[in-house]
Amino acid sequence: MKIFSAEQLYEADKITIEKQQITSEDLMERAGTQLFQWLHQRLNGAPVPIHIFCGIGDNGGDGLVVGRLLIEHGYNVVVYVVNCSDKRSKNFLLNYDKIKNVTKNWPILMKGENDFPKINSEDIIVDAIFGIGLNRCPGGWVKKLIQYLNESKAFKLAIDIPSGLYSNSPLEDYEAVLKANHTLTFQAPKLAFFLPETAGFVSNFDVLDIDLDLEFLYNTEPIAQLISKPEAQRFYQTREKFGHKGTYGHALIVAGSYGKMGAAVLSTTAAFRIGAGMVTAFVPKCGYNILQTAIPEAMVITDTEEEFISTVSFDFEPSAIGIGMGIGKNKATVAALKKLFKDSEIPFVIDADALNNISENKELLKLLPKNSVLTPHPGELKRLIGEWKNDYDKLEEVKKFSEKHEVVIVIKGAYTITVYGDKLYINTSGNPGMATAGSGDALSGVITGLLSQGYDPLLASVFGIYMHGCAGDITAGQMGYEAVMAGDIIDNLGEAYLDLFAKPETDNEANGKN
Ligand SMILES: NC(=O)C1=CN([C@@H]2O[C@H](COP(=O)(O)OP(=O)(O)OC[C@H]3O[C@@H](n4cnc5c(N)ncnc54)[C@H](OP(=O)(O)O)[C@@H]3O)[C@@H](O)[C@H]2O)[C@@H](O)CC1
Ligand SMILES: Nc1ncnc2c1ncn2[C@@H]1O[C@H](COP(=O)(O)OP(=O)(O)O)[C@@H](O)[C@H]1O
Ligand SMILES: [K+]
Repeated sequence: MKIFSAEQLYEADKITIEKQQITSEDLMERAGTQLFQWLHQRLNGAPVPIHIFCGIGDNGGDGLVVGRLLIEHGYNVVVYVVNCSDKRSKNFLLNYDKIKNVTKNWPILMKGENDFPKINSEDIIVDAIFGIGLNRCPGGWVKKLIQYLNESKAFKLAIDIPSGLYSNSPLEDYEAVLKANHTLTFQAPKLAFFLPETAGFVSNFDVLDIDLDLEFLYNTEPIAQLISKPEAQRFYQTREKFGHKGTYGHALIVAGSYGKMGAAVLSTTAAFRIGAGMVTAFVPKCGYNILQTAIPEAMVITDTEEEFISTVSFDFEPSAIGIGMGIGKNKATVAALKKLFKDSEIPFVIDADALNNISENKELLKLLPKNSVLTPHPGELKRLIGEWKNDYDKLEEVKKFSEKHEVVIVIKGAYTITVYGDKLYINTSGNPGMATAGSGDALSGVITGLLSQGYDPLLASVFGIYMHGCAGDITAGQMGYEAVMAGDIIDNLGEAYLDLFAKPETDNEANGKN
């Protein structure tokens, strides 16, 4: 699914009106009707008090439409106009007039703190104060209203975007954003929903399809792409009937040091489970028995050193190399990295201490094999590219890094973002149960295993991240978040493959919605 900027959505709005020969009022009615249907399906006529706070722009207009439709269907609705400016949008005014036709209780004009209404915890708040047209931080009593609503225990439903949040630019005031329980967003999710600094305001969301012009949506380059099951299905490369282990490559995992041999076990197992034909683990001598016992399927080559890696040498041509998991920061290991990067032209997955070693020895940057995949978590990323001002600044810096070094960067987190040149791919699978030691080692093994099967570096990354998250979701479903361990995620990679083409159980899943 594509993520568009606010500017692109306004353009889509304009083109839709022209091509479908409708008015902007018609489009707002369509949007408001979708909102109403969503609520009506869930409330089923319940007399719960619904407080709708409308701004004076088109987001407020949406609030007025849904208010009118709810009133027409007998719901218990109070509509407020948050009078933050003397201006009013055309569609706001049209719908302000229309709502007066269906009720004697005209919208209540709010001009300051004295007008804040009493809201009970079982009530529903609909936030239609600001949408994607927010152009400055909410201040004064409007900010206080947002804080007042945040303090309420009532269910908060945001229209299009929680008020106070910009759809695709940095937030200045965290105290002036509505903390929505649910957001109903039009046509496409907004970038702010997925970034660590702002995602907390959008705990859940649904995308309402308002039939914006398909040709525009199809042909317009988005600011980011969401990766869910339908995309992952397209990325999957079928296993050939006459394929043999050589067809699916020979992955090399360079990992482990004394006390961190588990990292090598996890990555090697994950590379197998995702489908690599053969996997060799290169480990310090102390890892030999551990690897041979834990994974009999793997071949093992040992370093000359007992406890750390000092010279990586092997007598075969790997199809991909995953390096860094648990290798530590010994000087000899840094030298080994340098030599390996210099001598190799095959794709690498570079993780954990390999990244930390690069950050501390920047001359290694110049040697990074092109088309490698770097998989930093936020701490490793900070060491690699330095501090960032905000999430958007971070993304711009990572894009520059990716372009300069011709590498794919995977920014791990709740919504892992893959950056390739100026393109962003946001993963939607995964859960907080995956915040457990070794789950990153599993991911490096997964991406290495896909590279070795012939997936290109970008596909191996976005598909691998989706599969890893999906295996994590299946695991959490079996045992709950807290009990998830990295090994369980790896064990469920097979289930994740089966799930990829399983018959959908819900309508949302069938439609590819979140
Ligand atoms: N595009 C689409 O596809 C569709 C869009 N639709 C809907 O339109 C929404 C966008 O509507 P919009 O453009 O009228 O902007 P909106 O968010 O209502 O706010 C702008 C108003 O707020 C004001 N204002 C801004 N910041 C402020 C502040 N800090 N403090 C105080 N005031 C502030 C600003 O005033 P001004 O700057 O002029 O003083 C302006 O009047 C979108 O989110 C969706 O819900 C759907 O109906 C149909 C399809
Ligand atoms: N809250 C979360 N939601 C979804 N995925 C998560 C969450 N927390 C962690 N993960 C995933 O788990 C992995 C953790 O990687 P990392 O921090 O490198 O772990 P480790 O170094 O212990 O192996 C990443 O793939 C990350 O995206
Ligand atoms: K809103």
